[in-house]
Amino acid sequence: MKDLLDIRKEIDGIDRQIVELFENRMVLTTQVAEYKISTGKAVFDKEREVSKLDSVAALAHSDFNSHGVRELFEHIMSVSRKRQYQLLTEHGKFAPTGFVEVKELDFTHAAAAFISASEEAAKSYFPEECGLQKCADWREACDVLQREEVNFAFLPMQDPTSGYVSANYNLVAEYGFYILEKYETSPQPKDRYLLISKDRVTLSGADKISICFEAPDACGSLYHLMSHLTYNNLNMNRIESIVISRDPLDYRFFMDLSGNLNDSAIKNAVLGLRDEARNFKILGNYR
Ligand SMILES: C=C(O[C@@H]1C=C(C(=O)O)C=C[C@H]1O)C(=O)O
Repeated sequence: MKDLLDIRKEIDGIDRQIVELFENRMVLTTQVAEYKISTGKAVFDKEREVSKLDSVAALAHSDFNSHGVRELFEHIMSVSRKRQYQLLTEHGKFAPTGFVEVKELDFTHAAAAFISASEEAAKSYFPEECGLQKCADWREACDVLQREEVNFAFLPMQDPTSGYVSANYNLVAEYGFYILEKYETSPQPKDRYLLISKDRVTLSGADKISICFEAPDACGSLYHLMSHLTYNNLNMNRIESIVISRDPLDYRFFMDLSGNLNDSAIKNAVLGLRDEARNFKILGNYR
């Protein structure tokens, strides 16, 4: 039997070669990024990746290794894409998100919809001159906002029994609204409310971001999309999903992150998710 230390020495030698080859490959993908920066071609090229995975998997000599090579290259290509998104951001190729930053919200001559569960909080949140309109539920408040009978909707963030936010966030996404602020009553109980509007506005100093996107019920689909968050060192505070189609099974994921849309880590992740996730939306960047 070979000595463990000797085997490990051989492994170390091979790993050095892998790192060298990886770095050579990254030099080439940087050149690909330069090409994409000047031509506007999308970073993610699914067709190329699928054919690459098939060709490298075919080079291996056993089913186990073939599977392993596939997994390894999925990861290598995902790292190469992330470097390309970084370069795009550094070259100012981040297409604006359309959010307008304001120092404070103007409630003069404004009206807001609320529901019974948010009445007391709405009265303490809005200045007296702001008109308040009572609605039966979240959906009615959204309809009233949609018809522009009010400028804002002020609604409880969570479902009171389950504590979930997904049904409410889903309405924000479906109506194409934005979350402008999260209001918490203090000290206890800490009830949370959302200020919602049709305007894509963000308050200065916003440090929370809500996003949503869709992903199929396929092995690794969420894992790959979430790697844009981990790779950019982003902190995720919440993840919830709802089923949006049963056949085939598709999910819409809702995530709350810490950060501001001007942070380069957020820009990198947004570039990646925009490119690779279906129906990616930023629901709000708020405090
Ligand atoms: C490098 C490229 O960009 C991406 C990364 C790939 C890779 O690392 O091999 C392949 C396709 C693209 O999704 C490319 O387009 O060739």
